[in-house]
Amino acid sequence: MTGVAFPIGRSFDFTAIGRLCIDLNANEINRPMEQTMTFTKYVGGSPANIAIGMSRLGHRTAFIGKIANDQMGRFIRGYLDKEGIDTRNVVDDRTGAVTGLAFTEIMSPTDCSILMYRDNVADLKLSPSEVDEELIASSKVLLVSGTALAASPSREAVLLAVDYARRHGTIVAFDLDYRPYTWKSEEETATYYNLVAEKSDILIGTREEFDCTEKFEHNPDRSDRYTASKWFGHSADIVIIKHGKEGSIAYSADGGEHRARSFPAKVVKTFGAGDSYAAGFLHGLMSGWTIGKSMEYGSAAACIVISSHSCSDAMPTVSQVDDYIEQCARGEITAN
Ligand SMILES: Nc1ncnc2c1ncn2[C@@H]1O[C@H](COP(=O)(O)OP(=O)(O)OP(=O)(O)O)[C@@H](O)[C@H]1O
Ligand SMILES: O=C(O)C[C@@H](O)[C@H](O)C(=O)CO
Repeated sequence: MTGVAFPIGRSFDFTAIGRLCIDLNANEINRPMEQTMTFTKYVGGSPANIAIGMSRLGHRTAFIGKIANDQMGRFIRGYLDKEGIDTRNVVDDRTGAVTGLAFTEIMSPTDCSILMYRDNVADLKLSPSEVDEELIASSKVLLVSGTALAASPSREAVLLAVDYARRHGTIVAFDLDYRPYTWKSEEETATYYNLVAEKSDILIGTREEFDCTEKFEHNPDRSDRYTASKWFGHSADIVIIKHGKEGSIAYSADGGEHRARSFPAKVVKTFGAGDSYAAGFLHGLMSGWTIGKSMEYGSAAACIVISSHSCSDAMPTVSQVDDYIEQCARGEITAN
């Protein structure tokens, strides 16, 4: 048992709220950005990547967000449509806002960074009146990306979406998704992260991301158990703390502790690991699997994405993840 009671009889399995952006991933890898001349364009933004992952894993998926009213916005909408994601609540901006861009620098498989262009971005202009309560009421899960809390009016739109979810018994999954440059201060981040974390059933983040929620607390050893137990006093059923290549640990409200090791991978770049992990994990949980098996599935899905050039385009299908796990069991995949 996972402890998470997904509602039944809903038209959508999964709805994500947050940013829809563009990734420009370096074609010439293993060199600094200064020497990178060409990039390939993909749909990006952590919640977009997770939604694409969930759709590829067979879930009826929708998105709530705002896109620029230009070629980039239309590229994003077209891609989501092609992936079978419902875009009725993806709103066109009318203020001249632009699409967020993420340029990736791939210095080596372990040294990757992202240069973000996020001034006047459309995704942070989603307003509360544009959030469709009916869509949230007809979804089993609402996935919230923490970055959408960084500024108004998107912040209020997300807080309202979470309230709609709770009103209708929709499971709230909160991916902390902390991007420092989008926030004004650590205090601001902690304040809004805590507001959503208190109302979330499933929390997913890295150790560093959970540190952001503990700005006003004393956890000198950065204890994962301490971090998780705090949220069980609110709404949480499961808290997952990711530790990169070292794997991940999940705590459940029933006192359970679950660990997943990472799988071997021929890593091209590390970003996208967390998004594919989230999709694989939620797929497992929604399929009624144990927390441990779901974490394992997320870990394998992550390896497929970090072994590829893109994030969104590389999100795997069920047969791809199954094959990866089998290949690892046969010892056919080794780490680089
Ligand atoms: N180098 C690696 N080799 C194998 N698996 C990995 C590696 N890095 C990450 N993973 C897998 O992906 C999961 C999530 O990775 P991580 O903890 O880096 O999340 P994240 O920081 O959110 O990722 P992102 O880089 O996308 O922001 C890990 O728990 C692990 O299973
Ligand atoms: O999250 C972003 O805005 C950029 C992503 O699309 C990027 O690919 C990444 O960092 C994935 O975690």
